[in-house]
Amino acid sequence: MITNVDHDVAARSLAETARELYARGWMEGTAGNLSTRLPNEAGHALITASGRGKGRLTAADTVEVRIATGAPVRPDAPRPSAETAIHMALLRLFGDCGAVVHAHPPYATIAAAHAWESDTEAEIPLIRFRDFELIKGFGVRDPAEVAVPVFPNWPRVARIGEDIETHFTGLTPGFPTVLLIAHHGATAWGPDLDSARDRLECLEALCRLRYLNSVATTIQETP
Ligand SMILES: CSC[C@@H](O)[C@@H](O)C(=O)COP(=O)(O)O
Ligand SMILES: [Zn+2]
Repeated sequence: MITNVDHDVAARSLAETARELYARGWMEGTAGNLSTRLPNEAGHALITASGRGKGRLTAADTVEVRIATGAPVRPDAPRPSAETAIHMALLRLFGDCGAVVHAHPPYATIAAAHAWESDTEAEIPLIRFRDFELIKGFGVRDPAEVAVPVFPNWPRVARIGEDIETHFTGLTPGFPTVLLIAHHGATAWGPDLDSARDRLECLEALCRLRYLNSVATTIQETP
């Protein structure tokens, strides 16, 4: 049985991380959502409530939900994030996933939009990152090259969750625990909230480097 202390610590960590990412300009307005598995309450997670300003989030703006369904545990709880289905898909897929962070960081969002618009063949386009030292921040086995999937931003969020479950089911481990959603944002997960946040930072930094690299290449090639 979970103690209130565990629950409260988790709620405060979610709120603190949301305020931090808001301050970076990655959760503007009500954008972004975070969740964490409640290890002492099997099958439950804590997720941010929907539509709350992330710059002023408090522990009270969180909801305990069932990982199997995304439904709130208590009937009088606030509405969980509109993107609960995505968080629950990741928590169900990966037993070692302890936390999920979703934000709208600008370079990752624009990279995802561009990949989606330019690769009209692939159902789930991949953005490949090579060479940059930052790839090691994903903690992958082979940091020479990683591929990050870009999912379509379906209006029915549950469908994004379904796509994620289909894509990752049976995939050989070793991939970076990050994904992009076209014209929308980025999501990262890890054993705990700090590692999920760190991986999101690495993804945004890699997308920024990729963008700057393309600008530098264009300048170099301009006669
Ligand atoms: C500012 S609108 C952004 C939302 O549509 C959504 O993408 C988002 O990230 C936040 O949704 P929320 O339901 O508050 O968790
Ligand atoms: Zn979002």
